[in-house]
Amino acid sequence: MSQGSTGGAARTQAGRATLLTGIAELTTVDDELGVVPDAAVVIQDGVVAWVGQESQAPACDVVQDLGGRAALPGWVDAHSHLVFDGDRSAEFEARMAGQTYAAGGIKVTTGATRAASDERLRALVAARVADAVAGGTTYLETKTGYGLTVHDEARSAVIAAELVDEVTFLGAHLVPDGMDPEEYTDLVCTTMLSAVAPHARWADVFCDKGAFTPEQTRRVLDAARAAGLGLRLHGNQIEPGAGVSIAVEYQAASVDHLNFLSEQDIEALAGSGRDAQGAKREGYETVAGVLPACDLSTRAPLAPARRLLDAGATLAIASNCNPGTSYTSSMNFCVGTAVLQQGLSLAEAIRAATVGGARALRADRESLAAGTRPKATGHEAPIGRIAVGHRADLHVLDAPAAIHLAYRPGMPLTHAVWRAGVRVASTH
Ligand SMILES: N=CN[C@@H](CCC(=O)O)C(=O)O
Ligand SMILES: [Zn+2]
Repeated sequence: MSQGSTGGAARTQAGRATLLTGIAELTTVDDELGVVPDAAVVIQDGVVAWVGQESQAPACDVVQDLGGRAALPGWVDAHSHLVFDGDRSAEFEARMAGQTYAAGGIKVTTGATRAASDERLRALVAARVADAVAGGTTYLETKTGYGLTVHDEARSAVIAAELVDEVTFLGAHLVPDGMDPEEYTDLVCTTMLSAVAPHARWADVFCDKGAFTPEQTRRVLDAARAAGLGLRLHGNQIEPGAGVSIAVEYQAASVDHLNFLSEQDIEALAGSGRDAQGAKREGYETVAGVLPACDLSTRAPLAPARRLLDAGATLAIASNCNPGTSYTSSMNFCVGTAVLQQGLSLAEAIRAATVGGARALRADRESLAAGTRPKATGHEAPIGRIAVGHRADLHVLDAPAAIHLAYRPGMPLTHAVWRAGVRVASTH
């Protein structure tokens, strides 16, 4: 395990360097660096400039002692729906009394969201983003999908683009009441897509029972791809179906939920993005997105994360924060659940919630190198690891080791958060 690198650069470049010391255990999620005991990190100009053992750290202008705590990359939450108003706790309570989840609940949120002023919606989203950051999330995707008119989808995208890192157009979330499904799909593919695309990087479709059919899903994906958006899907949440196979066929960056998978679905995900010899082309695969909090909140069978990993799929863990199926942005909870309930090791769960999420957004170093990121600017530092040249996104725990995430579930373990080199959340 090689631990130090480019230490000399830390004092000589433009911005002031900050040295973080007192890291009892540093989980880098970098294959070469691994887990570093008694570690230090140098941050400069928003990126990691040095990482290694504290005894070998370079001198820096500013030093901050983390007091023997564990640190890891900030969470990369690649699936959320934060642009909404309204409450669906009664629906949740009915579900806990035995009702099953159905896509139709989305329309309750759509009504409340349309009725909210821009200012109110912006304030609601800002508060939700602040909650996520306070829980260790440093990179966040969110979707439209509770507007479902051209005007309300566009304003959802504009508000999201002001407040989160990645915006996904989800006009194809539910066919609104009173509309013909084919006519609505046409609207999503034409006027609505044109209005939203300037504010979004991705398009998504809820391909499942009660939402969009495989044929409608393909139409939306074709139109979104032609508009230059990257593709992602909701699939196999409510029943077995074509979501996964369509996602792989379209080389979507991810397909999320995955509660009802066939062996062929698992093989398709594991085989996605491979060359003719079967070698994985990092950054080209369809990432399998699992949403542990959603599975619990809908009492769905937990997505088979263990089987997906064993088969060779690339895994992401995300919060799916939304008012219907998963009203939490706590990635600490999702990671703890994946360990306690889904058979992942801590290292596997952390990887899925950091670099796995980054891969699902094509924002990790392999995806950037492969050039598979839609609307890439060419100036973005990779995310998801603590390694030289990566964006300085760090999550410091009030614990000496990251296993406390599963060992002490539900405890307030996030101590401090750095996002792009700036300390954005702290309990002290
Ligand atoms: N399944 C589709 N969309 C959301 C839930 C939408 C809702 O019920 O409000 C999800 O990812 O779970
Ligand atoms: Zn979702």
